[in-house]
Amino acid sequence: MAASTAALRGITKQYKDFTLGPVDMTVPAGSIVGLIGENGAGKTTLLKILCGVNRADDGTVDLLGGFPADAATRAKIGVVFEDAFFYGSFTAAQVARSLAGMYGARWNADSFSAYLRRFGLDAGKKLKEYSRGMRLKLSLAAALAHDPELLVLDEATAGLDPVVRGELLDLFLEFIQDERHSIVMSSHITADLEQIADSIAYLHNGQLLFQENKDDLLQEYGVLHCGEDVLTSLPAGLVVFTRRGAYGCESLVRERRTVQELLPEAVCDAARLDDIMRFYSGRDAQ
Ligand SMILES: Nc1ncnc2c1ncn2[C@@H]1O[C@H](COP(=O)(O)OP(=O)(O)OP(=O)(O)O)[C@@H](O)[C@H]1O
Repeated sequence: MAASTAALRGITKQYKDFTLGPVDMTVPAGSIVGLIGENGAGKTTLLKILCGVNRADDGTVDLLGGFPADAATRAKIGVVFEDAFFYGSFTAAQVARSLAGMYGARWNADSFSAYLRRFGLDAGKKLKEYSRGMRLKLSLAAALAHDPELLVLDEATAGLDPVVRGELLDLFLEFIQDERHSIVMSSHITADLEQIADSIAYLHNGQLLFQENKDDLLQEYGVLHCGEDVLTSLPAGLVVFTRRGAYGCESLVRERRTVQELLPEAVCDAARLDDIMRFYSGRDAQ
């Protein structure tokens, strides 16, 4: 088992109308953890606690062997949050100068310029004239140019066109090629996570329902289509939730292969991450 670059244990946070946790989550070295969850599930809150922007009420965060509150530890991570951005009157060149002052020896001006070129960004243009996609790309260039060991990305590919998104996913895979680098990223674009994540953590109403190896997860869950009479013959623990319609039932099941063996006549497709979220949300809305 690879050493972890970040480990959260028993993290809780209470807001007026929202309770997070307790959450345990790990980011193994050299891996990508995809964080999924419905709107308001607590993903941003959890990621901000992980990198020291917010404080947990309880629990511990081991970040690269240190604490998120240490400036030296924070200098080893790169973050992209939707609501954090640079002054609109700045150009990328001015951003580079201010980040160089902040990161000192860790800042790599050549690397930043190379990312600007790779992303097709004009260093002399004012940021208020950037599109949303351009702003995200600049945030990523800034997050990458001090060679962080851990990238924390909150919806960093939202609003990007499919070509650019594909390029960024390639970049993320390049980034984790050596065991020193890892990524934890939240996304509503679950297909991106199916493509590149090693494990998936599912935050649902502030609770972590699971963190599992992605391939195992996609093998484990299935969407079963059958009639009510057939469904009742299955052992109870295998069915997570069933939607009933005029033409039969659609159920999210665990142990897909077992279900298929028990019901050879029924259709049991592999579940996608979207299916898993759709059924868990349906179950709780009941
Ligand atoms: N500073 C705050 N004060 C009070 N409540 C907050 C604060 N920040 C977040 N919340 C609440 O915490 C809950 C979780 O919000 P959070 O932004 O973490 O969710 P999320 O999973 O990132 O959602 P989304 O997918 O919509 O971005 C929400 O109910 C939100 O209103």
